[in-house]
Amino acid sequence: MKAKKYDTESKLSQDELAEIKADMSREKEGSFVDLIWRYAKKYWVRSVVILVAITIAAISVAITPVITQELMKVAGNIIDPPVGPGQPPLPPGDLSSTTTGTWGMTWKQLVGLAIGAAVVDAVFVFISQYLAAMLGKQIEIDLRNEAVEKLIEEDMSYYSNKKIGDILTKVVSDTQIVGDQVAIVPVTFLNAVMTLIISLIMMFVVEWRLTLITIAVFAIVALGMGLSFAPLRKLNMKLRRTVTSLNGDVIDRINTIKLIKANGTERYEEERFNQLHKKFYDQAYDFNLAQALLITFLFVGINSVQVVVTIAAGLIYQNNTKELAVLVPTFIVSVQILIGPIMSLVRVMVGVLQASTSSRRMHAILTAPVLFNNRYRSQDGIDIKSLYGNIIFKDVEFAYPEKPHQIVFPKFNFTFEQGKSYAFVGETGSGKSTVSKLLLRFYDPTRGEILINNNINLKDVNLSSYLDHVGYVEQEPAIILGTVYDNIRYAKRDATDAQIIAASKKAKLHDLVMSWPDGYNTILGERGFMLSGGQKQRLVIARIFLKDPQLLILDEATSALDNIVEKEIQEQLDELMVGRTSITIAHRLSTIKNSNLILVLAPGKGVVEKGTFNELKNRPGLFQNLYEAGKTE
Ligand SMILES: Nc1ncnc2c1ncn2[C@@H]1O[C@H](COP(=O)(O)OP(=O)(O)OP(=O)(O)O)[C@@H](O)[C@H]1O
Repeated sequence: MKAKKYDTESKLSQDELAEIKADMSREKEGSFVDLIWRYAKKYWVRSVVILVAITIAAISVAITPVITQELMKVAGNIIDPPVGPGQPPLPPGDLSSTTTGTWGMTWKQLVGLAIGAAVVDAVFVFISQYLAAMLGKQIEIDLRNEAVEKLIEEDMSYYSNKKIGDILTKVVSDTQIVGDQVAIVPVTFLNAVMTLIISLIMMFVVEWRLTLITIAVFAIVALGMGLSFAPLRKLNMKLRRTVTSLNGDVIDRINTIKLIKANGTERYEEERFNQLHKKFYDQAYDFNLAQALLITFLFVGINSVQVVVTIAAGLIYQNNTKELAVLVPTFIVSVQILIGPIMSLVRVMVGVLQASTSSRRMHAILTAPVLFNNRYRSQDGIDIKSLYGNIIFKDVEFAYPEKPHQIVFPKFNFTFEQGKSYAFVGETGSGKSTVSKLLLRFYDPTRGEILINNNINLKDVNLSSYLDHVGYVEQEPAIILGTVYDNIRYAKRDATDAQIIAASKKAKLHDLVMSWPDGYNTILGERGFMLSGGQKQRLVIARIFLKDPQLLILDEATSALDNIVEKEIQEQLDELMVGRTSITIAHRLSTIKNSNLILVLAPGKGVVEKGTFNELKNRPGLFQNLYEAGKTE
């Protein structure tokens, strides 16, 4: 009942079900085994060394029962020395140092051999574990780098329907799970399988009937493990989704902390979060219960082998007690050696359960389709050394890929002449900001083309080289975690401190920065908490002065500021605009009085009026309505 109150549980379950179904249907894609194979090929030298180390370690473990059997034979010969027919009894005395078994080795030599095998095992286990752990970390780093690269290259529409927390969980936590398991699973699996095979071969040599009985019991256990894999994986997937959703929720709430503080909803959030955790607890309960039941079944199954083997040996060798006395201990040692690898296989199964969910989620990120080629890397993109000539919108039509049926701009032809100032106005949702998104190539036109330098299609340029000449000021300026220097330098990575200070002076930011104890080395918060709206805007303007772009896009740059600050900032923006092509997206008409041309947009209709401020103000129409409404504000 409580879940309904917070409207989280029912909705999340629906989403989860859909996602789990999608995950199950992509079962073959991006599986953990594919991932291991991909990286084993990439790091093949290390992989081969690990494989060899595992093999040697497995052989040295598996020969232990054979050595034990030989030791038992030698012990038997010491206690009851064999005497050939018609030979005199052996003279009295200690025979233990000279008596040998089938291999011609004394018990001391055999003990030495067993110790040697244990040492070799220890050395090669260490080598394989160490190398595999380091390889796991390397793969984790590779995966994370690949994911971040991919996420940065993704087009904007990728982010419109995703929670940042989800992405973060995948990039940080799923890569870590994959990295950890990639180090553990193959090594443990190979080690266990090799030990199993070699031990079984040795056991066959010792007593094939008892070995077959042992295999039969283990086969039943393995069948149980195999059958439980799919349901366990499903439970694990649910659990991961809930963890992701929880992370997403925390990040979302931290991001909107001001909203919580302003509404006094701290208790509500606490309760809501408890409720979300209850769901997590329930799912963790289901998963852990299933896992504990499975492990109990395995323990019982594996331990029953010793009893079964002892009874079977008693029945087979009821008439040969000496052979029985040698065989049973040897076999129990063998069975005990087998228990280790089998328990390891259980751990492998749990590891694969977790890693297969995570690797598929990573695969989904790494293979997500990118809508367009931004030519950041490719050499074929046209390098833009300078922006010259006009910017032409030729038959541009646009609908967001997320909402392909909602046309924001019907066919639109327009030429932005070099060095002139333009402004877009219109009611909310008319598509003003969309113009800037097209010019920044966040999106490509659905139809038509945007031409720069007179006739170069924006799609064909190396985007990075084009953006070097574009300055963008938005309503909510982006401040990165770092010093004032770092923040301003973001616009021009090779700028000197002196250039940054000069730009800061032009933006009237310098005096403020110098009033702080650490000056330009002051760390600005992740989201610029230390700065007021006007100060943030000045910092962005300093960036633009530093960048000295040829095209300036001002997207409601001053609409969040009060009139006095707006006037000051506007003066700096006006100074910036001199000699550059500028496109201003404005709510307040006072900021665009001096524009060479104003374009008025209407929702779904595109440009409906054009003219200078004075022309439009005096002409009946949308602009005049906006102007009149503005006067009465
Ligand atoms: N990422 C997106 N995916 C789908 N539709 C979008 C997206 N961004 C904006 N839209 C839609 O496109 C239309 C134009 O949006 P845009 O932000 O360009 O309007 P605007 O004129 O700048 O509005 P405002 O003055 O309120 O900022 C709106 O109907 C909006 O809902």
